[in-house]
Amino acid sequence: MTPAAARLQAILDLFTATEAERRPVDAVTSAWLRGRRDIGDEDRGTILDTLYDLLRHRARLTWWLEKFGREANARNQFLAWLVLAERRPAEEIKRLLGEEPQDGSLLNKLHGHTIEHPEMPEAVLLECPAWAEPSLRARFGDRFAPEMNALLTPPPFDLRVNPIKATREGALKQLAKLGLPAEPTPLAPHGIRLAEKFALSRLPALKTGEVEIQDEGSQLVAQLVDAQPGDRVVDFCAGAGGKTLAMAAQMNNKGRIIACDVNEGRLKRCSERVRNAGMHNVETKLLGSESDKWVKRKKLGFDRVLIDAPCSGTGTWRRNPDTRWRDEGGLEHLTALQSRILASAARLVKEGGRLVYATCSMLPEENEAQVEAFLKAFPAFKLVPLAEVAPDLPQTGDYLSLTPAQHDTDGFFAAVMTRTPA
Ligand SMILES: C[S@@+](CC[C@H](N)C(=O)[O-])C[C@H]1O[C@@H](n2cnc3c(N)ncnc32)[C@H](O)[C@@H]1O
Repeated sequence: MTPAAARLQAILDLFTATEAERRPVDAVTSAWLRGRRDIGDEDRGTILDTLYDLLRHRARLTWWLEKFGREANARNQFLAWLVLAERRPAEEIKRLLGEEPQDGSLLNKLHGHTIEHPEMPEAVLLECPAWAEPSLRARFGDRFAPEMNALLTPPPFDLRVNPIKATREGALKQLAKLGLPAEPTPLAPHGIRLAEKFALSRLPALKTGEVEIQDEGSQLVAQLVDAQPGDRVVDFCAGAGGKTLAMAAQMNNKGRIIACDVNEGRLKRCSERVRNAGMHNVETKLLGSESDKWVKRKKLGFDRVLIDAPCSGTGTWRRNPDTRWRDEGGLEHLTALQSRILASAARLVKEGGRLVYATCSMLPEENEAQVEAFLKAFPAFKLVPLAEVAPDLPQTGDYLSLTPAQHDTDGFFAAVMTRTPA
């Protein structure tokens, strides 16, 4: 097989696995790359970029296949991509992929067309899945199209400098020496934005824990918790610890963070990252569920509680383009889980303490509506307007509400609340 044919086959294999196994694309690609450590940076870049691009065009490719009465399976979508987007001649595709005669007629039908067609509905052109369209239209109104278009662009590559081990100036100099142009992020004080993507192996500071990969929006959510040195903090949905690490650094390694989650694997990864970052003020706690007995035992025990709730992830569609086509469990299941988590984790907040509820979703049901329902049901808590706690952040009402189109971050929502003294 020629190198060009091998690249195409790799893209098709990865796309097929993402579609068929219903696994997140980053998990599929990480597993694939682990078995191919000898693959060159350029090949890796081409394969991953094309795979993600393909996922960002899935609705349009499906529209074309349905128009010609073909099954929208991974192989047909890929063939359509090669003709419509890469403008590859049928002969070349046949030579590289060795496709069967029935595919030949599909290639001929697609030949001469472009990926967009005037008859495509707007939701297809904007790759907006039916399950999220009504909410996103309600949320954005006239801004629906620009916001959806922004979600179709590749995300910026952001780092967060770990102030326990490095300074932003030092990290910027190191990047410049490595030939990786970068600049400070506009809003987050420890953030760095790379001008272009690069192979992670090129940056030793990642291995030494001097920097972490973290979107600027995620850094800002951690900042809103305002964890102080000496505080007792719970990161209730800590996952692999992105925000835990940012808060631990903010606390200058003093005080205590309990990183909780129901997923043992993610907490294990969190512990590894904590060690690598040189943090000593974090412990992990595996919960059986959001209403684990531990929560009751520790009620009113913490200065700060962050709930980075499991959500639809609509704000991260730039980064995880496959998730828009997964409505696993449905939105109703997620919103019910979010309100159970809020009700339970809020018990941990002491009088005068702060509760931050955050999602990487842009759907009002998962955000404003959750907070409003919680405040109504738990009058001991009151909302602290964003202008009071973070006047320098973009003000869009009482909440932090970031979108890729407006702030060039992932879409993030955060509400700051406090438990009023009895
Ligand atoms: C948005 S992710 C967290 C990301 C993480 N905070 C970060 O910054 O890297 C949501 C997390 O909630 C966890 N989760 C799901 N259901 C939960 C529950 N019932 N109680 C606590 N955590 C839960 C998931 O395992 C997942 O790790």
